[in-house]
Amino acid sequence: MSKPHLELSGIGMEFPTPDGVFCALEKVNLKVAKGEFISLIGHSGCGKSTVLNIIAGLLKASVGGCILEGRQVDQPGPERAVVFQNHSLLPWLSAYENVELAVDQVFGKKMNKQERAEWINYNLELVHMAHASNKRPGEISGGMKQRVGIARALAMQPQVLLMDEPFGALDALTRAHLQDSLMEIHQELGNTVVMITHDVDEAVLLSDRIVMMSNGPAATIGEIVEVNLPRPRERVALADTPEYNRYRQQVLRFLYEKQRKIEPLPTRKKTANPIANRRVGA
Ligand SMILES: Nc1ncnc2c1ncn2[C@@H]1O[C@H](COP(=O)(O)OP(=O)(O)OP(=O)(O)O)[C@@H](O)[C@H]1O
Repeated sequence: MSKPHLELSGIGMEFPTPDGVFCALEKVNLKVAKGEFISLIGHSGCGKSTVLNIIAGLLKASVGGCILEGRQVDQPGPERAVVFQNHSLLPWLSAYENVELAVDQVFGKKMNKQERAEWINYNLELVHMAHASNKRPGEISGGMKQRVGIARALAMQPQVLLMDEPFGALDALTRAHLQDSLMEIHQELGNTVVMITHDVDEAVLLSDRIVMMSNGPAATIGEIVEVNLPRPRERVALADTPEYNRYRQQVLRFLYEKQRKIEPLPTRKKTANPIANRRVGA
């Protein structure tokens, strides 16, 4: 890779806790090219959100740091827009107004009224939400809210789109629709994307590279899978191909063999079923 667009170098993260210092991340190194789609995957608690928050400038690494286009990241900024699992839209504003708020913050007086309206509508159109632009969050579905959240992030014209399990709270069908929309947008705009996911199929379908993290404490990047599937990608056609399944297997093997994590459950007291011989309500 020539000069990386985004670079994480030697990142370590320690958190003070009542029991002493907790080392969440150690020696996290990653170079991301412009326009690349990266997925971060790993078991719960391994440090994915910590990595994303450091890139977003919401957390400062204890050691090392993040460089975007040659500049050290030290605070949040519109060039690194974040989409969270929960839409975080303002409930009293319409979809249009939610996007408008971000546009005003980023572009202020640089756009006149008409340019602003065109830009907001363009971004709502990108996520297939132009038809509901006057609806408030309470009047639209979870998937639609997430679409507006993505439009709001894109409207900031970010260099990097950071997504923390953006589709995690959605049902499987809605999730598939949003994944397709995200692929379409990525193809059209060529943004660099760093997305956290727990879904192996989502990672293979969307990514250029899947960055797999080891379990913590002191989590780091364990392995990286380069997904060389041609684009545009079509989920149904791909699902049957040996290449797709090979990538899937590689990720599954890392997660469930190499980084196997078994959470010990507290011992359960065996109690007799109190209504075993009784018809409830009889
Ligand atoms: N502010 C904090 N103080 C102390 N420990 C923290 C803090 N933030 C995160 N941690 C710890 O750092 C580790 C990594 O957390 P992080 O939220 O980044 O994991 P994750 O991989 O995103 O988890 P999940 O997949 O469940 O969202 C966890 O053990 C977590 O408990």
